Amino acid sequence: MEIFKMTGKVFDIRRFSTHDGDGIRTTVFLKGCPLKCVWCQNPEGISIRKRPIYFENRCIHCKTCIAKSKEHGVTLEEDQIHLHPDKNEDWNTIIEWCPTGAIAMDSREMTVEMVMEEIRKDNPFYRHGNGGVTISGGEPLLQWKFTKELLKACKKEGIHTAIETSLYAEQEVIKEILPYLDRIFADLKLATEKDHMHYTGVSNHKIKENIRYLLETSNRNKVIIRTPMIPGMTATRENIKGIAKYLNGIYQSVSYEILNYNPLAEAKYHLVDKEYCFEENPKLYTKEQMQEFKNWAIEGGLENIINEQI
Ligand SMILES: C[S@@+](CC[C@H](N)C(=O)[O-])C[C@H]1O[C@@H](n2cnc3c(N)ncnc32)[C@H](O)[C@@H]1O
Ligand code: SF4
Ligand code: SF4
Repeated sequence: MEIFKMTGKVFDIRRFSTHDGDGIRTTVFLKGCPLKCVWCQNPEGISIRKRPIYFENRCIHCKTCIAKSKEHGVTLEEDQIHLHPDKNEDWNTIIEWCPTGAIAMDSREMTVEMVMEEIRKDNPFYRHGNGGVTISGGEPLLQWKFTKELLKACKKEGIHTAIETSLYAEQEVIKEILPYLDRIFADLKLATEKDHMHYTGVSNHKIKENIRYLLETSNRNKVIIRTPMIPGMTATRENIKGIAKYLNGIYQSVSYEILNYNPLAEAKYHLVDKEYCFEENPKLYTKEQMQEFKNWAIEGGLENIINEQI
């Protein structure tokens, strides 16, 4: 009973997802991440703090929020609404008064049971092609106790489970959740510690060690290692070959996936008042460019390069 009262910070639950694992899936996005990848496609998931966000496309400029703001949490500058989430406002009142939902909280506290209720709505679809639940984020291993209980609840109901993780966690945490996972999508974004520090804000030492642990145990067949192709940052021959060499040194037949750059990431940065890493947003890579990246991984010694699950 206590377990079902445990709450987690959830910033999205996406139904009918076809690219977060096998079959049709429900993806649960948990808030908070110890990394700060400059290209992150879910920047609203990085901070663990619950905060209000502003959706300009929903705003009808009625200025009700300005009238209700008592602590300068909402201001009007050159006829544009600006949110200052750090101000000690009565955000609930402002959100209630906004007629179009243009101001909303970026996440909510949910119990395991509340999330399970959402998940069960997709039960009929899970039966096809190994569908199920994927936990993503943010970093699902940050709120790992919640992740564990959620995975446990899914397994109890016979639902296929997957996780998308940076593996930036203590090995003990990984051991705790492994028994409840059918599939692990783990990133190795950058081969060198220097680049990893530069682009994500943390060392890759722990991540590499966790990858080694996973690939040296009987869990290795559940694991798919992925690298997102970020132009000029991760999508270089040196980086891909470096990653391939590291993985090859542990388990040559590891499943390795190269993810195409997601240009839609840029559109979310104004929501969180952050600068995106590119002044000019690059385009998706072509099939030929993606093939070239795969060839570099093969040059680095890998033999099992799988197609992106899109
Ligand atoms: C948003 S992350 C969340 C899970 C976990 N924190 C991680 O990084 O694996 C899910 C996946 O999206 C990928 N990703 C993040 N930003 C991206 C971008 N701009 N283009 C392509 N893939 C991206 C990550 O590399 C990861 O494989
Ligand atoms: S109350 Fe909502 S719709 Fe009206 S100006 Fe503010 S954000 Fe826009
Ligand atoms: S580890 Fe994942 S969620 Fe965290 S910043 Fe990087 S891509 Fe985003």
